[in-house]
Amino acid sequence: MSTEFPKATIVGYPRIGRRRELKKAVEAYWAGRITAAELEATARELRTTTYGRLSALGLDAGNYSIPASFSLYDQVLDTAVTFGAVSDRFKDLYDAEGSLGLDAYFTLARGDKERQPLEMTKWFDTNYHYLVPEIGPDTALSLANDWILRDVAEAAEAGYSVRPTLIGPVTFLLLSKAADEAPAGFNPLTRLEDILPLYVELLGKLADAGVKWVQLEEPSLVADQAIDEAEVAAAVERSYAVLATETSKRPAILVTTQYGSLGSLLPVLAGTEIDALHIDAFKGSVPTASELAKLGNTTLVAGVVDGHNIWKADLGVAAQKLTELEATVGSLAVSTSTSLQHVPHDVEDEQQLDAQLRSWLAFAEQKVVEVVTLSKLIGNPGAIDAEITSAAEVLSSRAGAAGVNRKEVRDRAAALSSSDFSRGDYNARLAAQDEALGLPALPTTTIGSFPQTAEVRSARARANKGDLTAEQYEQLMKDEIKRVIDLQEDLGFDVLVHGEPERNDMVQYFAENLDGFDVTVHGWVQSYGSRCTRPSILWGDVSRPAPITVPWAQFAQSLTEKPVKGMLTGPVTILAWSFVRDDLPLGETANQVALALRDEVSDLEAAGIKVIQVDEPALRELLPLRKADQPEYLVWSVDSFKLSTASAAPSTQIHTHLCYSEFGAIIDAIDGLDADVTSIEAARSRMEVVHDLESHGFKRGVGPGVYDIHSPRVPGQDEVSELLEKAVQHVPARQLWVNPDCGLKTRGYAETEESLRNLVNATVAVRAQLEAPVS
Ligand SMILES: Nc1nc2c(c(=O)[nH]1)N[C@@H](CNc1ccc(C(=O)N[C@@H](CCC(=O)N[C@@H](CCC(=O)N[C@@H](CCC(=O)O)C(=O)O)C(=O)O)C(=O)O)cc1)CN2
Ligand code: MET
Ligand SMILES: [Zn+2]
Repeated sequence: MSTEFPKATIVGYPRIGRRRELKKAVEAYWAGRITAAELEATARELRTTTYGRLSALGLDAGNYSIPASFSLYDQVLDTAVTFGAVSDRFKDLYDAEGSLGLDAYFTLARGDKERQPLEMTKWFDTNYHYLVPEIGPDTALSLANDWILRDVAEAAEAGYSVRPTLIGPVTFLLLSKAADEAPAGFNPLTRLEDILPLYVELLGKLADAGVKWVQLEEPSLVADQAIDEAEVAAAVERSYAVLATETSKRPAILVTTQYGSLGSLLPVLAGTEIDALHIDAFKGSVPTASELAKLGNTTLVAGVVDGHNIWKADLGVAAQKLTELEATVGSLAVSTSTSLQHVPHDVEDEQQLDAQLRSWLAFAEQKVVEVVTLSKLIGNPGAIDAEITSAAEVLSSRAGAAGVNRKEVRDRAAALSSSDFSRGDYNARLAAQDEALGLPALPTTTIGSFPQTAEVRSARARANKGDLTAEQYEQLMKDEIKRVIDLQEDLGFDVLVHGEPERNDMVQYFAENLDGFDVTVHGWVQSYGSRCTRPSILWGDVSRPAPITVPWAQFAQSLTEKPVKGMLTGPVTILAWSFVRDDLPLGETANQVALALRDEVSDLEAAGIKVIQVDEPALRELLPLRKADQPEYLVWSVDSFKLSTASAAPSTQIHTHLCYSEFGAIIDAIDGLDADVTSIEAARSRMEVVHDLESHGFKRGVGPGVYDIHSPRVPGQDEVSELLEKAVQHVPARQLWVNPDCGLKTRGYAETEESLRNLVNATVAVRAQLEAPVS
């Protein structure tokens, strides 16, 4: 293939829309408020607006610089429906023409009355979540959805030559899981020979449609896998031998490898006949000449602009990397390290931010400009000297700014000793807590949030606008807390929560109340499907100016005799779900946050709170993708959690909560958190996690979730009982807690009440079985 790759590109762009137009449209469609045609029209409008914007920012609209990276829900799901990769339980979703259409697509994502949706899990080391395709040995693969062709045609009509994107075959199969109908131990990668012909067929169709470049994403190649690396290398060689060498009618192929370094797979990919290879040259290392030796005519697309954080690029460092690479490779282009889906649209939308802070930031639009600027350097050394100088000035303004380095915060962290991280003997704590709390067997609780109703959100929106006084807002939140406490009393829960109505988001809320952070107004980033967050900006040294959660917790506790859990977000999660400073080791920032939380724990105890939950759902998220880097991370992350909780009295029960599966890999670390009770997601994977707990010999309290809260589906009492009975077989009943998978904030009250009633009733039934004499 001789089509030249453009000098500047990006891996992908936010899809949700500058004002979350996509979120609003899909949610309206699900609620029956708009038609499929109206949804399609909004989506089309978003796609073409994006192409127009990217071309205005300097990406070449006529030359495949612009990726067609849109998705209605998730890019992995898009690839799954493209190839008809759906397991037996979804087979009926095919229409008469053998296609998977819009409603089939959303059923896979959200489930329906009879069945659970696809499992959702984290996307590499980000706060994005993808749907896990289910593949069995006999899953009939076919081209079952042609949205990719439609998008290309639609763009061409609007005057844009865009580059369609798909998950590449190796990553697609590595991200998939074995379907229910598959025999034990089945590995989806064994279906490689069956899926490659479909990629070939689709490449042919794209070529027929006049497409000159296609993007195949292979980020799994930067992460260590459970299977042997030689096996992955063989799959890569085979795939790209078929797609690049043996396929005559095809567009030129760009393979992207975002989120880290390819390591030993770099020469493998470089040795194939793909036309362009993207590497993450921001987080990953800059490859050496010998690693790139086999590249030949393949263009190296250097992802030197960070796609995952929001600091303005150090153009000098990026330029240096490009200069090194230019000396080594025949053909070079500039890109972001990852898709820009992880950052908000535009810094200019945040005029309320302090001007100095704003001057340090680059969101998606600014990053596109950085890429375009850096691409001018190729073949023209010195072309961007002025830009490099002003980028350096930005960095030095950050380094010297007030609040970035605060002596009292640094001194407190420096004075810590090992005793500050330890709570002492677990068994002694257990006895003290049993006495203090007097809970029944299989205690029931929830994870913290209750449905965030339209009323609650609108009250917050009105308070922010000044249409409600602080007192009026507080009263509305208290009314909601009372309703949540009464509901839990009525349902018969043992350990209650206040429901978190006062929190817009479990991280943003703390960021708003701690020094060292700022928050955005329009900085929405997709987390999964239609759900978004506004990651906070952690730019300075962190401290707590005043107690944060104490008055709410105290109020909730005053309404009931049952224990109410104090509810905090842990240091690792606060970091993971914020845009973190890049000028201090993460572990040090984590300890600053931990110390602020530690003071909050003490204040909650002093206010009479006996159970305190410190959520760490993102503990797994920041786990480095390479095994060699994991031990160091696990030390500082676990330490920061312990620092935040270790001052608690032995009789205070510390809970933690984690979601999003794959616990096996970090179960030692979860144990190392030394929380008295840990709740984890388990329902969507039907209690698979109890095997990990059993083989590990987990000794502390644990609540594997029995209710999948990520779908509107109500679990029946029998279903909950079955999950509980399974749990009891693998984990001593003495240790077990009963709870949903995660917080209920995304659910409605009707389904929540019914589900929680089933949960409590199932628990009562299983308790009775436990107590019944063995006959
Ligand atoms: N940060 C973070 N990451 C996380 C999670 C999480 O909870 N937080 N959970 C996991 C799953 N991810 C999730 C991410 C988002 C949401 C979620 O519910 N997001 C909400 C927004 C939450 C929020 O910030 N709400 C604000 C703003 C709400 C809003 O949209 N207000 C309207 C106005 C409303 C009105 O006038 O009535 C507006 O701004 O347009 C508030 O309550 O104050 C959504 O997308 O709908 C859930 C799970 C993993 N990662
Ligand atoms: C994503 S983990 C959520 C934990 C939080 N306490 C909640 O219930 O919403
Ligand atoms: Zn959770």
